[in-house]
Amino acid sequence: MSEIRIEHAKKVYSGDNVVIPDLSLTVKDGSLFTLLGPSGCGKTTLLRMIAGFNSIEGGSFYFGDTKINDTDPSKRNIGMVFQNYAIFPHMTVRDNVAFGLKQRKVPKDEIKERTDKYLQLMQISQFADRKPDQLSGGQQQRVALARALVINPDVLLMDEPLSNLDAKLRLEMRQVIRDIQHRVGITTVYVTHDQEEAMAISDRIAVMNHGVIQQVGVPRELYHRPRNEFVATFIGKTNMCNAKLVHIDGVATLVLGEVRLPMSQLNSCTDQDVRVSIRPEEFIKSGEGPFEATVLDSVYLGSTTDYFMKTSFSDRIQVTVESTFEENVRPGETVRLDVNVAKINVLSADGQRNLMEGVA
Ligand SMILES: Nc1ncnc2c1ncn2[C@@H]1O[C@H](COP(=O)(O)OP(=O)(O)OP(=O)(O)O)[C@@H](O)[C@H]1O
Repeated sequence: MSEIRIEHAKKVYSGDNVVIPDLSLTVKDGSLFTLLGPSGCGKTTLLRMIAGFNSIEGGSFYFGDTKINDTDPSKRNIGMVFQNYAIFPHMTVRDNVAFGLKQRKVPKDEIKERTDKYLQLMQISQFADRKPDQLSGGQQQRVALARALVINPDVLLMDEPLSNLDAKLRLEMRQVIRDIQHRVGITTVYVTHDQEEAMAISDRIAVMNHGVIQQVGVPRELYHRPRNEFVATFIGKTNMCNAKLVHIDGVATLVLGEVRLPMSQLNSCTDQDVRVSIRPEEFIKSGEGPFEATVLDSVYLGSTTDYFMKTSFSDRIQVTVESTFEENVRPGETVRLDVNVAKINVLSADGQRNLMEGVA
């Protein structure tokens, strides 16, 4: 059992710099859990606390039922992969992968068998006798992963493992990591500041800001029902606008500029000022649509085109539509827009709470 449980973790650097005030989370056995957040929010700090490289100023860390706060890092049975590979340059690929097994004084035959298995699993058998400087970045990261997994760790910790790779290799390697994690079924904590990478790779994601978890959920949940404005804007792109929620004939209605959108699912909410989050792809160009919008600019991205438009409720919104062979609207033109009301998120005026939470 290698579920990771963290209860009320606290991290303080140099006396009074509280980086993590009070953080709790559970990583389910065999799942890939990502810590996602902007630079400096405390992701690496938390990962190092799990690994035992950082002191813990408060709270409890468990692997299964075992409290590990005071367990030496070398006794936590952890595999680690960092962004800078951290493989030994003077050793061959095979010796790098076998390193942890030799240290643990595993019998020679078994070292060969287990090393071969992971060289094969990571598809690097053909490089076994090469030194790391004869490998590409992606291949080096495969070696690092094989070396981390060959010791049969209870937990795998990965800190921005793809950030040194070029864009194409990053996409390839995130699939490799996902596949291998599934196959080996190892409980994994993955750190990244790249929201797209987090969405592609994770079973569950914790979005962090200033050492505080803003929301934990499956990728789809975070995208469609962000808990607050920070999550709505950090995950994917969105248009944030001010609006009012009022009841008209008993039906909760969103007043967005001059347009009124009935939202009966919010009937139980009081009348109030609100913040509204609408993803760019939830606007639909439609002659019948209630919103009038003036095109300011457009960016062609191949399969989709981003339009920037001025409306009565915002000076600049982004609208993403499927590209057509010929550009169908140009800057200066006026169009009508509809919106997919079911996908709108209505937040409290301070952006701290999603009024739609619990609404299907
Ligand atoms: N050893 C240290 N001593 C003092 N402060 C530190 C130390 N390590 C990190 N910090 C501070 O703690 C905060 C969190 O840092 P951390 O590296 O955990 O963030 P992060 O979310 O992993 O960021 P990044 O994505 O840039 O790596 C930052 O403000 C950082 O300056």
